[in-house]
Amino acid sequence: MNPADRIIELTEKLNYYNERYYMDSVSEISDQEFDLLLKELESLETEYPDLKQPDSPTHRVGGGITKNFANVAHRYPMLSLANTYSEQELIDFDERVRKGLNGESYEYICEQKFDGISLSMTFENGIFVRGVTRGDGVRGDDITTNVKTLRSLPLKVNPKEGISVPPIFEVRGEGFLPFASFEKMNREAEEAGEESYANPRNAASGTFKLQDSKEVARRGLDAYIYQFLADQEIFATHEESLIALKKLGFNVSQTYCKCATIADVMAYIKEWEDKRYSLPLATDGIVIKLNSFAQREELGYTAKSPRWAIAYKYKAESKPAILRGVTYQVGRTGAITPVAELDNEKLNHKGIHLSGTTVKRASLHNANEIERLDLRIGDTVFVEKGGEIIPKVTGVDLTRRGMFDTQKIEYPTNCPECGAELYRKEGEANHYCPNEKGCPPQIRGRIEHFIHRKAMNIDSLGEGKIELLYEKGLVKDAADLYDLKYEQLFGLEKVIEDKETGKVKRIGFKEKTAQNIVDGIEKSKEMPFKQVLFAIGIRYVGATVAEKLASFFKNIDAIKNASYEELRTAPEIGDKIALSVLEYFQNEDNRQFIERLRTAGLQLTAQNEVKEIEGDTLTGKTFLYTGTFENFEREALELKIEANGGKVVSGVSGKLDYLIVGDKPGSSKIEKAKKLNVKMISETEFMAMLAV
Ligand SMILES: NC(=O)c1ccc[n+]([C@@H]2O[C@H](COP(=O)([O-])OP(=O)(O)OC[C@H]3O[C@@H](n4cnc5c(N)ncnc54)[C@H](O)[C@@H]3O)[C@@H](O)[C@H]2O)c1
Ligand SMILES: [Zn+2]
Repeated sequence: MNPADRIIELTEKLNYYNERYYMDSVSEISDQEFDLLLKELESLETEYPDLKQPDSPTHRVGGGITKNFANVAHRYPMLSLANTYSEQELIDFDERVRKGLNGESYEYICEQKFDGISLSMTFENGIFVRGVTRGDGVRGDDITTNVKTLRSLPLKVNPKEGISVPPIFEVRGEGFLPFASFEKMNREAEEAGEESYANPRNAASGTFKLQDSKEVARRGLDAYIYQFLADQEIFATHEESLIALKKLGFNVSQTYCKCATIADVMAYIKEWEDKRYSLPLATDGIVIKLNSFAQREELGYTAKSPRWAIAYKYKAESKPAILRGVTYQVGRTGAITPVAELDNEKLNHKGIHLSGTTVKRASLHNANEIERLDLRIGDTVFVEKGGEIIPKVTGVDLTRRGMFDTQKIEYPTNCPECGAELYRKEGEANHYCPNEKGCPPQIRGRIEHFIHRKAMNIDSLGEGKIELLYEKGLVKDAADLYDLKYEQLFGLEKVIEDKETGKVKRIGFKEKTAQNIVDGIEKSKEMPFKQVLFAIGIRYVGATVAEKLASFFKNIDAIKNASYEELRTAPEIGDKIALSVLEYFQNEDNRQFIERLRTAGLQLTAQNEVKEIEGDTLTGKTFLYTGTFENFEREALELKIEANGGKVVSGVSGKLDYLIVGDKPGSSKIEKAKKLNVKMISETEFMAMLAV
């Protein structure tokens, strides 16, 4: 792949993972993999500065603000930290500090890198007034009521032992969910048939952003404070400020350590490599900060992080385990995922201990991966867990093959859930079960997708509840949800026996649960068309594509009746998506499904959302743009065109009226426009058209 394409690909991918991580509290890849991709993008951008995308994640703090809370500007920007997994880069960091300080002596404070979310807490006249998330670094979500539930946070600070507190000050720290609370919360979620979080960080992030602060209080969040900020200079060093914060009643972790040299820093890192698992919360590294505030000022900041600090992240921990067997999971699309069943050498079903948690299973992705690893049942394998995410099998310890009986893995030819014969699509690594209409996990998976936050957002339902409804024969597809009655739900019960421990668990719908489900389903009828379109689960129509289709075609019938060519005229709709949409609506069952949703009262027409009409100077004209613009982000440019009556199309064709050419335009679009005699205009010319 050429550098230009790779840069675009990396930018898109990283922005996507950032959104999932910060907005949805979900890690789709491990932190280490994320950091590796980010490093790759950074070095490509250094080599080819012209190719850098305007929305590049390399120079921005990764978060964002939600629509669920008021957002407020930070008094002092909230930055990220530079990070590294390598000792050499720590030595390089120390070199830069030494050079930057021109021979002055200096020292570091090392702290644990707590794995939660950053919080800013403002006090006025000693009273806690505001708690805000980091957001995009400039503005964050005002989550004051949720932050108030932290029991260790003093809501009123009294001056103590000669520490004068200024009238306005801010403390910063990491909000987190201790392991114990995390496990309790996931246990409860499981019992209630709700989805559990993959790791404590994601759980903390999701919890701090709940609307219901009673529920927040119940979950047992906590925070460690590690920074004091005010307009006045009160402390000379970080150490002094930590001591004072503690005296003032803040929860300051006592695991920090002052280090005179980078060798001492290394020793601290080594010391905590294993010891950190004995802490009551998840950590993912060590933060190294210059101690003197005056020296910090000398070194300053980049756009994204201070130059006086760095985070050292521990590499994913790897350990051996025995492969007991392989099971096969069937997903919503019918894709089969082989899963390694792992255990310790005693094969006592207790699994292995890895990064502070018990591991019994790991994804093997697909048949090719099993072949690539040359896996056999009974093998000793290496298991790795990065950023507390789903573990993976990285290799086989061939020196130990034969210590246990090993057995070849026979990849199944039939679906483990419904028995249908599996097939493989050309060019795809996965096997699929073709039995869309009759294979239980596929049916349940589609309903789970339907209720997703970005789809119909029915959060009173979850995996376990759907399973129960399906097993009782109450729902066979998502449209059935709209026929559910309170009387059918109340008292439903299911007994689950844990195969390993023999323990029996009961999932049951009491009054409140049943009512919440009915209310949640009713409320979902208000969800906008774009979300309904995403919810119905057409292949390749993700949330963004659904939004594009909805705003272009305006209603479901227009999409249903659109030809391949018409679909392709919608912005950013390519061949694969167009074919998939066509195929979906050719299927009579799907058409009936849509009719049932219509009868239930779902929104199948786009309301004229935020798009305001500014004028009609562009009416009847089609536009396409290429490159970057001074006055508009892509999205804003599209809105501007549409707000003035114009239409944005997806590709250069003879029918295109104007190609707006920005900075660093794509050469293929320009070539094609020249060939077809399409008028090319600059940003200024475009603005002039609006002014007419
Ligand atoms: N897995 C994914 O999909 C995914 C997606 C986006 C980001 N990430 C991860 O998140 C990282 C970026 O997140 P980030 O910008 O929050 O950076 P970061 O988490 O690497 O470091 C900065 C943060 O560390 C926290 N922190 C914890 N202990 C601290 C201490 N003692 N002192 C100071 N700060 C402390 C603060 O909240 C601070 O904002 C990426 O490098 C990646 O590892 C992962
Ligand atoms: Zn099946």
